[in-house]
Amino acid sequence: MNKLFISPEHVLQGGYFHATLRKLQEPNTSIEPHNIMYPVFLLQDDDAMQAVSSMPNVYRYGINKLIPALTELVERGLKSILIFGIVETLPKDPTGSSADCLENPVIKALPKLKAALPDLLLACDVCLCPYTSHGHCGVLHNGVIDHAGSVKRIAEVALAYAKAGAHIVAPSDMMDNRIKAIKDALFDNKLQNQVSVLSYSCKFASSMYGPFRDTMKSSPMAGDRKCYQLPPGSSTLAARAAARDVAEGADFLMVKPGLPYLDIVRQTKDKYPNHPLFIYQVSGEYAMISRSGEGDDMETVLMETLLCMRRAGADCIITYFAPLILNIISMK
Ligand SMILES: NCC(=O)CCC(=O)O
Ligand SMILES: [Zn+2]
Ligand SMILES: [Zn+2]
Repeated sequence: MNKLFISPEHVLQGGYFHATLRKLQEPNTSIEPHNIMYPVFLLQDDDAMQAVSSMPNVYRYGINKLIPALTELVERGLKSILIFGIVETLPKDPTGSSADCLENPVIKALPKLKAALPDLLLACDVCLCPYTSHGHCGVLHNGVIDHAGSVKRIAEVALAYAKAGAHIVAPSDMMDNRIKAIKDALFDNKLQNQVSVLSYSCKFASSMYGPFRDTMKSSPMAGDRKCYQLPPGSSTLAARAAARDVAEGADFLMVKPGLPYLDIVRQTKDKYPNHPLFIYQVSGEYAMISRSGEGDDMETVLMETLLCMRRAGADCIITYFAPLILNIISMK
């Protein structure tokens, strides 16, 4: 008997010497198309297509350019998108009227997307910040957020997207009570069984949204979002925010940003194992990973980050890398 042989259950390496065994040792971490959601930026001008300078390989599209681009991705397996509307000529005003007016690009595009790509799951980001003159996510009263007024507006916008054909409305503002207000509006309009609510439940006031705000032209004119988005060090508020949104009736929860917040992913999944959990790999993460190397090296880094997000408990990853990921997983 070898004296160094302490105890059989602590001999690990006999359990992962083969690639197939290693796969079995990574439960619930596979990356399949339904684990990926692709954020898309939608312009008012139907025929426009603009590169996003701060995000390589990311474009803003008018609907006539978006549909062909998505058709090709759906053929390669894409299952879901998250739509962000961008206004250029529609006015920005204090209440974000352009968020749900008839000419809003999202409202106009939803029926066309549904007709062209009937199997694609359509989620819409719901927020006022791309549409308000002050750039805040709600409406203001004397320069500070008016919660009741904000929730009312956000529920109106969510209902407008639901009526236009969204499968999922995803409020990203972080105001207390907006999930309940949206669910009530869906019930009142008999849409409760056709539209689900993905809450940006644990959204932090992160410094990693910079490229996105350039893309959307949605930075606050004055002040910041620290009164509604969570302080980055606060796991306690994240726990309460998830509890709030579960109590208000959210169908799905989210942690955002992604990689630096995997402890929040794990705490949320452990507490709410019955709610599918999304994670948002944000624009700053996209920029960092894009610069992490060339070709295969970068792809290896990317796939490891996704694997770790799944290991931490994320069910679906919202990522600007979706087209590349579909390529990578189809080769495996
Ligand atoms: N409500 C959506 C975002 O704020 C996205 C941020 C990012 O990708 O940096
Ligand atoms: Zn916002
Ligand atoms: Zn946002």
